[in-house]
Amino acid sequence: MSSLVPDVSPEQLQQLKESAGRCIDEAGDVLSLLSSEIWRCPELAYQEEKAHEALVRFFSQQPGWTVQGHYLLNTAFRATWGPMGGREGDNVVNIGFLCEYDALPGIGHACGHNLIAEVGAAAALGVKGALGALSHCPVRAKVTVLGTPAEEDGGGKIDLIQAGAFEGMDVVFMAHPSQEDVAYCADLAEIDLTVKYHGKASHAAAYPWKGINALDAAVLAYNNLSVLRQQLKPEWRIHGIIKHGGVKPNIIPDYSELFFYLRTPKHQDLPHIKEKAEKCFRSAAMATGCQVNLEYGKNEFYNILRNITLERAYEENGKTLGIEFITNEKLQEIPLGSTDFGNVSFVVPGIHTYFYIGSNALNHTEEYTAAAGAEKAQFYTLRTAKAMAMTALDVLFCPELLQRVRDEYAEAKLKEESG
Ligand SMILES: NCCCC(=O)N[C@@H](CCCN)C(=O)O
Repeated sequence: MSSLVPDVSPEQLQQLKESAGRCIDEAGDVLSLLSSEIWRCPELAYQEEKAHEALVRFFSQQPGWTVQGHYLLNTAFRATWGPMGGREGDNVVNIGFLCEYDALPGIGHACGHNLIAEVGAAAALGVKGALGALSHCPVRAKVTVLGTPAEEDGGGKIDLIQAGAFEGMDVVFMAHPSQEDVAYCADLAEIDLTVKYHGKASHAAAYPWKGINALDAAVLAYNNLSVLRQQLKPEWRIHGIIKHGGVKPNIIPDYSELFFYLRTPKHQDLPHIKEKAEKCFRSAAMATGCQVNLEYGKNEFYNILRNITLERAYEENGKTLGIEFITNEKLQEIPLGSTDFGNVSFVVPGIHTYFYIGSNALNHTEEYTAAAGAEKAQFYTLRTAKAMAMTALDVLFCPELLQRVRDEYAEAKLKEESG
């Protein structure tokens, strides 16, 4: 362990970590109620009004927090505690914990974002509880909880970055429900794409030759992409749905709409997959005589800029709590989708970890929705929060660790951005 700030011994740091764990356990009931309140009322991206209200109420009822509802976004919030401690002129070390709480259409919290909110809130309570019990805290510590909506659709964290919400943060943490415990996973860069074909209606039996078939364009495009996949790099992903394909069999469809996700390991590769996909969509328009409109999502999701220094510290703390991590780099390179945390990782050093919730069900299934709302998930959720809180305390009390985190972040960002 790096050298600690003056007048804090390794034993005292360990006592602080244990204190954080006790604070999290003591708040276990209210945290579970918070999580289940969010889980019971699934709300879609940018529409998480009840979840926002529950989280704002939660922190407003906790002593010492400054809470801002509707923070920069209608369903975002910020809760801060501190800065406290240290000496006049000391730099503030601002630790951020991120909460997600948007659900999926038709299957509710099938990605367990109610548990992401709980982990973030719990870890923040743990750090605040441990520091607040000190007669004097030798570092100027601040804890910031940021409610970041719309991860599943649109990317609320990206909106918040653009609005300056992450300015002044030194390190950020969040954890995502999964099937295993892993400190890092190679989430992909991603962009949404909506494709609209406009044709010409006609009676499909009487005079089909008068029509221009928008459904044919959609089907041709879908098949173009299906064969394109053979020529894509194995980590690249193109997948989607036909959202609209016509209204009646005897009316040649004059409108069809597709919704696709394009994904690459690095956000610098997104232009290349976009170019290939656009050829598939535009050639289908040419083949059928349709007009085509391509509408990209407002935010590109970045891949995650990993911070191995922080990951290792998190793993060391998690192991003391009995967490068994996947550390095989090959398994960590298997993407579990995308996240707007990737964009955050390019503006603030941080980790987006994954944690087991007591079920082998797969995300984005009804079984996972049930698992995310089950009592069994609570033990794993609070254990993850404790590991995050312990790592935050390491960052606060080990200046060398914080410096190594910063140095790795600067080096990785320079390497990534120089291609
Ligand atoms: N890595 C966490 C996975 C969460 C998730 O499913 N995110 C969505 C984001 C889609 C953005 N358009 C995904 O499909 O990866």
